[in-house]
Amino acid sequence: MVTKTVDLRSDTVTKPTEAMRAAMADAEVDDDVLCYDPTAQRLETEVAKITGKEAGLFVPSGTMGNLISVLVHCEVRGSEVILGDNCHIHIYENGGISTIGGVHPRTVKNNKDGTMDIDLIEAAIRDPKGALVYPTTRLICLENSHANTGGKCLSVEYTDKVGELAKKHGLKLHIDGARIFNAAVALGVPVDRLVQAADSVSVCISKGLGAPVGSVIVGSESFIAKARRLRKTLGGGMRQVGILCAAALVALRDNVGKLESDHKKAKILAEGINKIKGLAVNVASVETNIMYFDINEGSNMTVQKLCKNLEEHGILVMPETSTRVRLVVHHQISENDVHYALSCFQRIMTGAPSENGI
Ligand SMILES: Cc1ncc(COP(=O)(O)O)c(C=O)c1O
Ligand SMILES: C[C@@H](O)[C@H](N)C(=O)O
Repeated sequence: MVTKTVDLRSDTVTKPTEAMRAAMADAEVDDDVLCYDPTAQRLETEVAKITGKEAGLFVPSGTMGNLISVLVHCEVRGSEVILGDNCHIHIYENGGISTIGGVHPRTVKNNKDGTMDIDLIEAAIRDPKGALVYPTTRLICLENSHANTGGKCLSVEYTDKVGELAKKHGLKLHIDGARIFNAAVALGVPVDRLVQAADSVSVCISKGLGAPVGSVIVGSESFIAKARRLRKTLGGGMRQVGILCAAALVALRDNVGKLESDHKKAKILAEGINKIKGLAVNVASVETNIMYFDINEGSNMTVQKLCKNLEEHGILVMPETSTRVRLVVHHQISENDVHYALSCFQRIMTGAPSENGI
């Protein structure tokens, strides 16, 4: 019998807090397509200030935030973007930059730390002399923290170096900052410093910060003006969107301070999983709220069986491959939940109760 649910599938699963619901109910709203929604403007101004950019624009999702950003930077037909072969834009956004935007992707291998080798990025930049036959490189995209490598943080030094490379070649730099606050907290670097080199950032308020919906893209005034028009083209212009922005403002106020604790809980979870026979985690590589564990070769447990058994105990996880599972911690996972989850893992994997006897 399930005694409680511990949802480790993603940090996108959080439910709005009572404070968010109250703010939504009381939100001052107007027509945001006509640029009159005061709560949307407050959120956009707040996120632009935090990230050190001139302006911001609320968008319904991180996917739309990345799509709009790439399409604004690559508005000329025949443009090409350099991005990681294991990044969200390339893997989980249905190839939107190409299917909708006509932008050509040029991937560079993502390293285990989420970076791309800078010399390989430079080698991927098209030679203007080949303009007759080559696409034209116009943009480089980074992702910080990097989800598919386990929430790894790109350092400010690395980001600045990529920014210098972009400037050297007359390119723009976009950061998929779905979890930029997690990276900033883990690195101990203010967000505005971490993204200083970027021309645009897509910041998710609906991931680790726990808002029910939404992202904010930030950049120059002229970039945001073009982004606003493209948002309307894509159907992302919404009317009284202040209802959603009110919750996002509460998330910014209440949850940034909880990210460090999320990271600590993730570490406890990783250390606990790694102690369980048949499972392996690279504990040292867990820097933020995301981790992957593997079922050891030779184990008679399968990912499918493990996920099913976990679900029967109320533990929800995200299968990644036939041997790998992803776990994501968020502010609605308590330390008790972590220990309960570990006891369930222990019982399922070994049949024995955990040390604390659960
Ligand atoms: C790194 C990263 N970028 C972008 C997105 C897209 O965000 P959304 O799910 O709001 O479209 C996600 C997904 O949650 C993500 O993990
Ligand atoms: C699955 C992926 O699209 C989503 N961004 C997540 O991290 O949960």
